Amino acid sequence: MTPIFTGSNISELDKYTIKNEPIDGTDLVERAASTFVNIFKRKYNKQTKIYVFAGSGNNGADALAIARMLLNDGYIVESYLFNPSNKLSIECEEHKTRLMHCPINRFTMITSTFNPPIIEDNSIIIDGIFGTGLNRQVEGGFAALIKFINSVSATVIAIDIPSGLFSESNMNNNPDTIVKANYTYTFEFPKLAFFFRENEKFIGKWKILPIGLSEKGKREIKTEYFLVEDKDMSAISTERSKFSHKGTFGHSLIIAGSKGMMGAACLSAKAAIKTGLGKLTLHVPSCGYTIAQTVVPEAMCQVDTDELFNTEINLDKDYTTIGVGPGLGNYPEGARMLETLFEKYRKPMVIDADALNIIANNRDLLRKIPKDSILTPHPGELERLTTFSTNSEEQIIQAQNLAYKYNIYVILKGAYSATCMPSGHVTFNSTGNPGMATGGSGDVLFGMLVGLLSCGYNPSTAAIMANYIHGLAGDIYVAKESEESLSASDIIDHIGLAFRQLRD
Ligand SMILES: NC(=O)C1=CN([C@@H]2O[C@H](COP(=O)(O)OP(=O)(O)OC[C@H]3O[C@@H](n4cnc5c(N)ncnc54)[C@H](OP(=O)(O)O)[C@@H]3O)[C@@H](O)[C@H]2O)[C@@H](O)CC1
Ligand SMILES: Nc1ncnc2c1ncn2[C@@H]1O[C@H](COP(=O)(O)OP(=O)(O)O)[C@@H](O)[C@H]1O
Ligand SMILES: [K+]
Repeated sequence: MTPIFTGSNISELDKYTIKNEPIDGTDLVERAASTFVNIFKRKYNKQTKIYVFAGSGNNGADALAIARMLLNDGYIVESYLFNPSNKLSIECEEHKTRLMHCPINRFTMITSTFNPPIIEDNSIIIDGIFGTGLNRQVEGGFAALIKFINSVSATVIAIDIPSGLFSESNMNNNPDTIVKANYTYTFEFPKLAFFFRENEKFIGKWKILPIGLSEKGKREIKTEYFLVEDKDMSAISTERSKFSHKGTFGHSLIIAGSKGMMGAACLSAKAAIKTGLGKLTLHVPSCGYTIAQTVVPEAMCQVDTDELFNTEINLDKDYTTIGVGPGLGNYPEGARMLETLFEKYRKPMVIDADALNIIANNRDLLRKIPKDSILTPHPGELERLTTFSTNSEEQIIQAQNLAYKYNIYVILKGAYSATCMPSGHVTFNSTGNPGMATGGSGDVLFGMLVGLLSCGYNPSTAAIMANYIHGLAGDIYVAKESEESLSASDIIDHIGLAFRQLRD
């Protein structure tokens, strides 16, 4: 998994690389800049007018090196170095000198007043004012510069991170003093701030540019945060033995549905079956019997004595795992049913949707959840389980605390669903698309988690894989059709291709 390091981790790794590899700081900047320029040249032609804004640290050094390389390649580049305190990093000083040696360098160093150029709408701004070395909020002349950049209509490309955005905590930021980039080309690792929805307007679309920082250094520096990518899947997904039989992949129970919400039960059951489980029993209120038997003929049906809601726990078998929640509704007997379930069944289970709301109204139940169970709240459900927060960074901390305190896995669902583990680690999922913001897609994820636990994956692997395959199924569908037309059933229909893509 790709580690997500903090700003201070990155500067540690920078120093480690320079100390332990045959490369100095100036050449590391050269390498970073040329990686950026290679990508840039593929996208923009030489007629594009480019404005480079550089600061006094190594983000500025990158910017000046990029300006020089683009000039040498025949682009029209105007560069501004902002140096109000007359102090440049060694690398920035060196790359300033190299740029000034270009025959037509169009370079200006600003130490006090800045008269902004007129920037045409179809030009490009390269933002290299501050990177991971930002150490305080931006004020004064730099704030005015950032406001100027944000006021023009040109395309803005941030080097490493938009200037003014901290690599991690941004809770007290002034949004007016952060560059709003269209694209961010970030070196070696994504920054934690990229995974917070509030920051999308600053970061735009982002891409990782590998610059060969020390692999040994990366292993030695500890982080709690990781990004899950394609390459991680082959290591954790296992092949089925030739001699498998349906018992090999478990017999699991899903307790879901109520009058008017049988769709949630059916979607989750279908997703569990498509994810490889051996046998499934679906427990539904009696009004749902015909629906369940018709829509999901592969599942056995256990019928509650209540017509409208699920009120009973019937452990007639030693189920491999149990999933509870989709479409349960909110009803008085719900809490009692969950309490009985948690008392009678002590293996890891999957808890979603209305089961989470019932727990939120009866918080004593949290302590009773079997160890290593997986909870799948979206931000609204998390808020009910914890406290109100609209800040996504704070929400991740809340999910982490919940996971740690109750020894459970908490998947905070969203664009980069975050799996918070009892150990404190958090993995962000990289697949999926905005088409998945549609009713029922959470029920599909829930079913996939039941399916993978049933197949014998441990909860940590099941959580990582279910999110990845769920998003990948959505992406495969969108590659053929469109985000707008994606429905939860389309995700189910593409689980098969997603598994195949993992193995290709
Ligand atoms: N390891 C890697 O991945 C590699 C990283 N590389 C690049 O290095 C970048 C990090 O460089 P960096 O550490 O020199 O810091 P950077 O972001 O340029 O800023 C520091 C300067 O800003 C100043 N300053 C800070 N906050 C301020 C404020 N609010 N308002 C005003 N001033 C403020 C601070 O001044 P001071 O605090 O001393 O007053 C200092 O002068 C990284 O993002 C990437 O682009 C690549 O080149 C190669 C490999
Ligand atoms: N913009 C997005 N990008 C990627 N995945 C998304 C996006 N929006 C939603 N999803 C995924 O879709 C699912 C939605 O779950 P949930 O909010 O519980 O929906 P529902 O309650 O309608 O079933 C989650 O797995 C989430 O990660
Ligand atoms: K920047």
